[in-house]
Amino acid sequence: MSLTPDEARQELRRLRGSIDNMDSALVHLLAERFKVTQRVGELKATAGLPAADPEREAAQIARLRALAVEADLDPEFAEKFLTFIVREVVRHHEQIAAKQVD
Ligand SMILES: O=C(O)C(=O)C[C@]1(C(=O)O)C=C[C@@H](O)C=C1
Repeated sequence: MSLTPDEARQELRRLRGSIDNMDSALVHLLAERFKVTQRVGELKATAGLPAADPEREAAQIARLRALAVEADLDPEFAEKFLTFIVREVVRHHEQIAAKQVD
């Protein structure tokens, strides 16, 4: 399929529109996830529970890797993405717990 430069620019604009919509959805989903984990952090700090739960993380990674394979997404990437988010959540949990001690 060969496109004229104008057609290629038009297609690029259309594809970038889809990317922008998906990036917006990702940001909104992440914001909602962090609102929920904020509540989890407060609950854990109040109950004296540890910030991180390695068993839960292992189960989440296994579940997301399987979902990624089904969805034709690289499972290594899915694991890295989840681990990146969870690391940030644990940092927030630790900050919440430290504030409660003050
Ligand atoms: O489920 C929990 O216990 C959480 O604190 C949430 C969460 C997550 O972001 O999914 C974060 C840290 C834990 O190690 C495991 C999972």
